[in-house]
Amino acid sequence: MPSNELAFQNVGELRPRAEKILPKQAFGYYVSGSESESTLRDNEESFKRYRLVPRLMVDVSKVDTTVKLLGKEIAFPLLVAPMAMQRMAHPDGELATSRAAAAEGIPMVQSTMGTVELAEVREAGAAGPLMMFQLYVFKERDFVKQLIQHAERSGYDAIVVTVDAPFLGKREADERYGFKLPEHLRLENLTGLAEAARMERKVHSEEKGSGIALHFADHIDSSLTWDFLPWLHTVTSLPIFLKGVLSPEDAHMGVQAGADGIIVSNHGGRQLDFAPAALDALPGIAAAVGKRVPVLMDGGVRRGTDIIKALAMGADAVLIGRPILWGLALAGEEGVRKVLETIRKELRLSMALMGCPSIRHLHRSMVIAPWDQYPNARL
Ligand SMILES: Cc1cc2nc3c(=O)[nH]c(=O)nc-3n(C[C@H](O)[C@H](O)[C@H](O)COP(=O)(O)O)c2cc1C
Ligand SMILES: CCCCCCC(=O)C(=O)O
Repeated sequence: MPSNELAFQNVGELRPRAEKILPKQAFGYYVSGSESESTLRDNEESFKRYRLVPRLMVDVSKVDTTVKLLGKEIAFPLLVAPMAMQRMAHPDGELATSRAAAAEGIPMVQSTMGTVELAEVREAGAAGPLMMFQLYVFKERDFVKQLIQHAERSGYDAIVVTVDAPFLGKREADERYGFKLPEHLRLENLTGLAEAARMERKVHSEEKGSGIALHFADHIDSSLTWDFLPWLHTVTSLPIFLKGVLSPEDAHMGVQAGADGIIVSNHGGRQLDFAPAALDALPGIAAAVGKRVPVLMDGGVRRGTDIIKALAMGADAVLIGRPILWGLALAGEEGVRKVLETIRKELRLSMALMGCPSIRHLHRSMVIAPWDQYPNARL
């Protein structure tokens, strides 16, 4: 019999339950978007604008949800998105998330701003198919180089460079509650370096407003241009994904500059308010990339049908963010596992109802966008 924390029908039920148990600073940081939160809302709403057209009389007695990413088989086309400071949600933090992702056979992307050291997170997920390290680029290039090489030596399979955050978006909940990292927690990947003490002071500081926005403004390199990618390839042999792409032009330029993968994302509505929903930006970007490298997307994925829509519209896989934190807050590793299992089961059933025995059967013609005509209108 599942405990109460694990008794839920869909992941949309979890947010209000997490709100009841998390301190308001932590919940506010996790849940919020930037400014008017228009993009945040649009991410989830965008999925509701598209309709699915099933195909019939196909043998779906067996449904295979697996896909390959970077040559590795993953149980279904979902990755855990990089999310900072997970030990505010649960004492096991990133370790629990890593174990859960591995147990469910999907990749996790570990944030630079983790509250568990990156090698420990990799180790906890050793049984999983693959893990990626998300990179924030600090002004101190030697530090960046050390971080990447440490991630590579620790067994990460790819680097995900976040390119949509030269500064942190204006998150009003963090300003309102004066967000600080709780005293007992550390940004564990940043300790042991000369700069770390100064950064730690900022995220724990008594200054008014959001400590993390101050930290960003001081330390993140806001001068990055496309020549960063060739430099990155000189310090690592790992594939490099670019996260935060929203225009076909940038996707094309990124691939030209050496990106091995593109992640269509508006950072969960936390950066530029009024940026488009990632799902709406996806088809144009997939067309511009033209299968040269994998295209992933995130923002608002909450259901198995959301994965179907994104894949039919050009994604190779999708990432999920906040529901992981709600599952983590409610029941640690088991909570994250239940979130992933719930979505995998929804995906499997919806694929069967769509007449798709495997992921490669999903096709653009099975999704109707608001501007498309219904299929019979073409007859
Ligand atoms: C609490 C929180 C922390 C995040 N931290 C990072 C981070 O450290 N690096 C990063 O690239 N993206 C970060 N993101 C963005 C996520 O990787 C992802 O793009 C977004 O959450 C996906 O949207 P969703 O939450 O609607 O699924 C964070 C998002 C949240 C909600
Ligand atoms: C000093 C810690 C900053 C963490 C920022 C993480 C992030 O990307 C987010 O959206 O929040």
